[in-house]
Amino acid sequence: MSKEKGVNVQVLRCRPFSEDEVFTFDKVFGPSAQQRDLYDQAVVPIVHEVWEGFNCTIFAYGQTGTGKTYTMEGECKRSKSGPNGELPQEAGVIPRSVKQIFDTLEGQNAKYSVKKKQLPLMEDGKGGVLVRGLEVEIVTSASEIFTLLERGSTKRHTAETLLNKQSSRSHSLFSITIHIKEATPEGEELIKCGKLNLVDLAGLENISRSSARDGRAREAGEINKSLLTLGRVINALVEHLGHIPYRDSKHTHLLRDSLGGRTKTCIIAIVSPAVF
Ligand SMILES: Nc1ncnc2c1ncn2[C@@H]1O[C@H](COP(=O)(O)OP(=O)(O)OP(=O)(O)O)[C@@H](O)[C@H]1O
Repeated sequence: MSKEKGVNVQVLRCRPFSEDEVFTFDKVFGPSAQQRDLYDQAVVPIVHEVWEGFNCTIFAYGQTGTGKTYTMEGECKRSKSGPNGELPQEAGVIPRSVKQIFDTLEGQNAKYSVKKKQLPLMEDGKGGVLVRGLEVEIVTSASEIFTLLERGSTKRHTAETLLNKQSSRSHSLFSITIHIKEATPEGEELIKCGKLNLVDLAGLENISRSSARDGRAREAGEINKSLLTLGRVINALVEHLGHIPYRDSKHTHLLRDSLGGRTKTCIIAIVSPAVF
């Protein structure tokens, strides 16, 4: 990945929309790809960058029901981890990154503090944004994070759509900050700070095809608008435009934090034939 200023976008798990459109992806994972394949090939290098003190963001983007929450969270809450603390096969990007981070910290016998927060960000249907239960907690083990994660997920607003019985109707941001104390060869103390933002976006929805009505249709419209703005911000960053339209979004702060400056960004675009 480039260490240049600006955004570095990788797109995974995707395919062209029509025969005459061509998209370029860094990696493509087919339907038989396992959670571990995606994690090892696409996410492990990003977590290494966090370790080097970079801010890194991973977005799961795609239509409703295509597998964003499955990719980010997986089914680890329902299946037990193995006897040596290894994660179940179905565990997604979030539990795997938490494990990778704590395994490294424990392996290094390092002095560390980890802050974690999970924020469900909802469109309120009237043009505003609700941030539910904004809190930051200091954690000292992976299992503490898993408990918090479970609490956060149960608070997330879901509704049934035509394509997903339990559709997430809010964006969810899981953010983990690591402060590492290091000593220079001269004996000076150095604090390195890296941050990993893992974002499970609410699903895009074709309202006419999904037959959403009233409040649900308004909510879907707001979600689509919010994702469109995110797309514009990413395009502006990729094309190195002078003006990045962060302010067009109600999530200005979130977008600046997860895309701005020297943040390295990976987009997992998930597309399922079922939505065509
Ligand atoms: N690769 C996969 N293997 C097995 N099951 C999957 C896979 N991807 C998704 N699923 C299942 O498909 C259903 C929908 O997935 P999920 O809830 O992750 O979609 P989503 O993109 O987050 O949808 P929304 O935007 O509506 O929240 C879930 O029951 C999930 O367990």
